[in-house]
Amino acid sequence: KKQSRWKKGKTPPSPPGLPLIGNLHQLGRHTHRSLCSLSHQYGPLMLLHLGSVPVLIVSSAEMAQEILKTHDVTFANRPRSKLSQKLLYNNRDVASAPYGEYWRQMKKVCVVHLLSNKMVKSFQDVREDEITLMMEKIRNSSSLPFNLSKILECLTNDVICRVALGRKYGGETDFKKLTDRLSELLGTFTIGSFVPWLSWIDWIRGWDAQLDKTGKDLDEFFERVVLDHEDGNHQDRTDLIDALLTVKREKSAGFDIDRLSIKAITLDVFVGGSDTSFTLLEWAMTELLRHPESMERLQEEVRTICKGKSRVSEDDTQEMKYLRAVIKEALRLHPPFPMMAPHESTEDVILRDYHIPAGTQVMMNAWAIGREVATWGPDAEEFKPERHLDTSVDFRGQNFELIPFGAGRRICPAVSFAVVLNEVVLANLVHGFDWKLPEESTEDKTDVAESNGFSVHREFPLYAIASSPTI
Ligand code: HEM
Repeated sequence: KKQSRWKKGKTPPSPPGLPLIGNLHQLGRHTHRSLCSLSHQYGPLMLLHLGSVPVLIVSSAEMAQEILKTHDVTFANRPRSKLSQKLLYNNRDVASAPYGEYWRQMKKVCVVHLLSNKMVKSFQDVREDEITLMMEKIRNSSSLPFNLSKILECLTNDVICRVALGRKYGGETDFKKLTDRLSELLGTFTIGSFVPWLSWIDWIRGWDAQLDKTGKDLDEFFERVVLDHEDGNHQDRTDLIDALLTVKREKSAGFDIDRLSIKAITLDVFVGGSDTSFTLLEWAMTELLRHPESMERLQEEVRTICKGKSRVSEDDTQEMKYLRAVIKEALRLHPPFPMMAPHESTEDVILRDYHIPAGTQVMMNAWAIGREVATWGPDAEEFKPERHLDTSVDFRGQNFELIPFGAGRRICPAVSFAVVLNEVVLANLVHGFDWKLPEESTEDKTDVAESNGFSVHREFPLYAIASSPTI
């Protein structure tokens, strides 16, 4: 029945596949890279068969605009998966909720009550505290090589915990291990998602059991945190759970937001929030260390604007054009979610003469789009923040050549939240220290190995040496 839906018209080009698994074997370890290579041969709109699931792969800014702007409503749905059903309270969160009234209301809660500019500003002291702690840890490294990735991961995790839950849940609890388990599950390839009759393989591998256990542990944890908030057993400041409980009590969202929705939305903040910011900072520092001329230029800007100050404030960063360009360039070359999040169409549509039936999954390759020679020029693969200085191209969903946060209805609701944090952390790192790679560093000068999984960070932690500035 599914196949016949595709027979109504012309279909996009497809690489030849194998019986049963279709094109699954062509995905490779780094899906975004394999799909980018295939798109050079088959074009910016390809149809792949991942097992029995037809998936449309988008690899150009022009096609992304068709999907996320011209046909935004048609492609605003999310495909259902066992994982989101079991871990995200049967899709009651925002990120995996099907397009419709429930999603609209929950997204509004996010945008208006949780991640508004006012809320982002209200967490300024949390960011400042955690940056102070981070700088202290780096100072204690006494100009010896240290694991910068770990420090950045700890910082973003602590900020997200304090913002969302009101306190830190770091080494002293099992919560960090729990969120690590969650990230691992999100990045696990499961055969049953693509070849349903082979689902038993996932079951034998213990994946289903892990899903059940992680879902149960997360629920128990969030239940305790929500109860603590209801009992008033936490700090005075308003965190995201407080804000959600207020929305529930005052019915200010215009609908009844229940306890499961509160827990689901909080889980989204962890899935969307901690890994992504850590990944972006890790890549930005990696590129700056590999490009000393960019590091120097950034240091000069930050140190000139903050002359005589011991640290960089969020107000100071407003004037830092090169800092903004460095963040954009890091997001262009290393979008934390290179394949974004899958979309799904809800009705038949014609895209470039091709007939795309309702229910088609779409994956957008933000990584490939950020490296398109047609838009970024022959030096598209190179880290050059300067390219952003004289253009208005931004990542807030208006320019389809730069979509690390997505675009259209499903765009990330936390762009401001993420940008404020990343800018002020990076500015402080380069203001407070001079940086270099350890002598014995085996860092590959041409390319840096990437992890696999849903969010793509460095495969190996970044070790660096920080010393007090010489000027
Ligand atoms: C550098 C940081 C971040 C990046 C690069 C990023 C990227 C993305 C991307 C690519 C999407 C999918 C867009 C689409 O489907 O078209 C998304 C969705 C989402 N993000 Fe983020 N994100 C970041 C930080 C955050 C943070 C800090 C939060 C929460 C505090 C967050 C919450 C969400 C949510 C709830 C969605 C789902 C939106 C929807 O489906 O309507 N993200 N993000």
